[in-house]
Amino acid sequence: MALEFHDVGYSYGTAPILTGVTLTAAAGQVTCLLGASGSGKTTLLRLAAGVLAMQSGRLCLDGDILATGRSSPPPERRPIGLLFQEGALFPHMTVAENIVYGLDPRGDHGSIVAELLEQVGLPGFARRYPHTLSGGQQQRVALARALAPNPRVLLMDEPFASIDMVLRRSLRETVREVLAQRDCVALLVTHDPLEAMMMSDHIAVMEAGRIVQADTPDRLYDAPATLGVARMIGGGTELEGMCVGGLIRTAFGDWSVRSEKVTDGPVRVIVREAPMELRATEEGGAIVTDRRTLGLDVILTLKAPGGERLRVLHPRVKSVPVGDRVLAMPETRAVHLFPPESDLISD
Ligand SMILES: Nc1ncnc2c1ncn2[C@@H]1O[C@H](COP(=O)(O)OP(=O)(O)OP(=O)(O)O)[C@@H](O)[C@H]1O
Repeated sequence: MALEFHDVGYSYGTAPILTGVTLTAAAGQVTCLLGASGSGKTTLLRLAAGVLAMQSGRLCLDGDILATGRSSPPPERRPIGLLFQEGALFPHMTVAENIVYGLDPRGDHGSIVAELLEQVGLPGFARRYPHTLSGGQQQRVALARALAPNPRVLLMDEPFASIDMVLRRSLRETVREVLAQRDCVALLVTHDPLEAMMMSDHIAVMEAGRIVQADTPDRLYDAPATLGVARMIGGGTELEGMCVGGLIRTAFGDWSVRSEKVTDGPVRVIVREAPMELRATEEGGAIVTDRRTLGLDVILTLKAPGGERLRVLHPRVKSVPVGDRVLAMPETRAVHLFPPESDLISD
């Protein structure tokens, strides 16, 4: 089972917001829409929900058409559950009444409520009212409510954003555990790359209304298609370099790297904040100007003669003292190259 977007476009008035969005979100996985504010994530989720009517393209579930530009059923006629930033529970209803709200009122849903409350970590909360619950607990109830009708698709828009950091981690774990027991499509919107990595099996990175790369977290980190994706997933120090016959000349040394993306000439380089060999040198190289302890590792800042800076993760036991002069030799997989026209952000 899968939810598929085919060539979806959307405009608010005359302003195009989504262009040619094609994406498959498979059942049994969490798929994430990740992108900066304004990139169109929520618009795409709203089209899937039916809150916004499709204008162009096709939305299919399990191969069947769910919506097109000509026919776009409202949310209540789609087999979906919704979870938003604020759970928006009905304040005058108990937890149990909130959970069964979308179910057939004639049925006895006691066992469903008990089972869902158990799954979301709130056993015994059925008779409580929303105002007696913390924000995190309310969000757990909202999750149970979204899942009660056993939807084929669960759509989540920044569902952890208003929960404090400590509770967020356990709520994320609960959501993953609950979803692992179901075979539904789960689509999550977030602007937080770490959250996307923690939660998802598959991430679609959005920029300006387009999907620039959709892949597993590992592949996005190891083979980012654009500088924007590399920044979003993993980040690192950005440098200018010169590609000369398989070598990249940088302010920190000449590195041997493989890339089909660039030809000889100037390149943009992103160097992951990863462990790398530091060779002591008497001349040239860079000076270690700062050393911050993270635990078993330290972050060293290297300063090149031209003022460029490179941050390097290094085992504390092998740490190089501030003031030493070194050549930095990153592993090939820690260096990514992009065409020179990619805009450079230096820090
Ligand atoms: N109702 C609306 N009318 C006009 N423009 C809108 C409307 N809703 C959103 N937009 C615009 O559409 C673009 C995409 O918005 P959208 O909310 O989909 O982005 P997003 O990636 O989810 O951003 P955020 O993370 O800030 O929610 C933005 O430029 C936004 O200003």
